[in-house]
Amino acid sequence: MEGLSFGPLSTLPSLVEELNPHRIAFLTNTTVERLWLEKAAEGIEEPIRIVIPDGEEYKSLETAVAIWKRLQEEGFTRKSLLIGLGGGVVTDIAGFVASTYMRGTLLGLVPTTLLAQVDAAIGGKTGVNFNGKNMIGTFYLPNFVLIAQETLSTLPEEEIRNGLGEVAKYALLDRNIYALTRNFEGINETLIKECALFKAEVVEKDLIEGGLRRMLNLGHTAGHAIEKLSGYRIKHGLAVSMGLMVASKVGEELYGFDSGKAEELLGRLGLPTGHPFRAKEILEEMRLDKKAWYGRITFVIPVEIGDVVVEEVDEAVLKRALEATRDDSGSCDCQKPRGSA
Ligand SMILES: NC(=O)c1ccc[n+]([C@@H]2O[C@H](COP(=O)([O-])OP(=O)(O)OC[C@H]3O[C@@H](n4cnc5c(N)ncnc54)[C@H](O)[C@@H]3O)[C@@H](O)[C@H]2O)c1
Ligand SMILES: O=C(O)C(=O)C[C@@H](O)[C@H](O)[C@H](O)COP(=O)(O)O
Ligand SMILES: [Zn+2]
Repeated sequence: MEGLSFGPLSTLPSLVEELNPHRIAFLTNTTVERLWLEKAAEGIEEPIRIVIPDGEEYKSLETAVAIWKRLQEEGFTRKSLLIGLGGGVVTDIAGFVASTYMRGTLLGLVPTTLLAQVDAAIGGKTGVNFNGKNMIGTFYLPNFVLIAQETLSTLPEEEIRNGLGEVAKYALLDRNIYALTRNFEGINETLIKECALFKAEVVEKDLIEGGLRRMLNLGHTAGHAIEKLSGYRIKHGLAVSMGLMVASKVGEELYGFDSGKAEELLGRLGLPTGHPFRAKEILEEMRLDKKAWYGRITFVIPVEIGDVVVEEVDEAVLKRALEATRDDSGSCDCQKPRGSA
């Protein structure tokens, strides 16, 4: 993908200069402002600093409105550059705002979570939640994405684990990435690069999700439903992990996929394999999924490691997979409210 680079934060000014922007604004959140904004802004002349509260609940139209207002007050134009510095919440909103403000401004993304470095900042899906995950959004490719791994040095362990949920998705989609996770001892540069490049390659072939790109939604049909049902207390990557297990059970029933392989993979990465909800609740939410183009639930189904199909699935099959993967023991750490120990 054009514009995808791996390097230290100190390379940001040269990426910015190439675009010759009229004005420059950083969009970040309160946490990342404190940890990384000064360093990211070094060598960039008088950037505007827009800081939003931290949390998935702020990935909203209200936040977008506040940012649009601020950009207007600052005299931002179509030749101005918005730089999203943060995790997936910030990069998703930055993309959405940049794509809609004056029908499109320059956009740069500097992802600072594992999840955003391997997934959210790549591929041009932007959006906000609106009675459901990412219900309002656009496809809008950034002018650059800078993956600066130094930013992960301040990332809490639980956020690394969150990012591993998407890494596990790639491992089921791609044999090479699966092989890299075989002796997993922690996240490393190669794994991040391979995941990012895998996604970039898929998106290059199918930006607007007409076909091939739909595979990247593996684990997300149930995952998004679980995330929403939890009131966003279950983090995206962990919800995806639970969704991967549901999809794997569907694959087992329909295609003989060995769901034990998925369970092992998730175990190796320290990810949850069970979800805490009733099948009926999840099914209701899944009917609203974006892939239900004609009103029926469509699923990305693993057939074997490195191979998936995308097709409508009978609700009885889904119900069995959801029941088989339910963990109502209360032991599931994913049920803890945000911020609790
Ligand atoms: N557009 C896409 O293709 C795509 C792909 C995957 C996920 N997403 C979206 O991404 C979002 C999840 O992203 P996320 O997991 O990065 O969540 P997030 O943006 O909420 O970040 C997680 C936490 O890490 C903190 N943080 C960020 N960088 C940090 C750093 N370097 N050091 C310490 N703390 C840091 C944040 O402040 C936040 O508290 C979801 O909304 C999901 O829907 C989008
Ligand atoms: O980029 C994609 O395409 C993906 O599906 C990546 C997912 O990890 C991501 O969570 C995406 O936002 C989900 O897509 P959505 O269209 O269902 O919101
Ligand atoms: Zn995702």
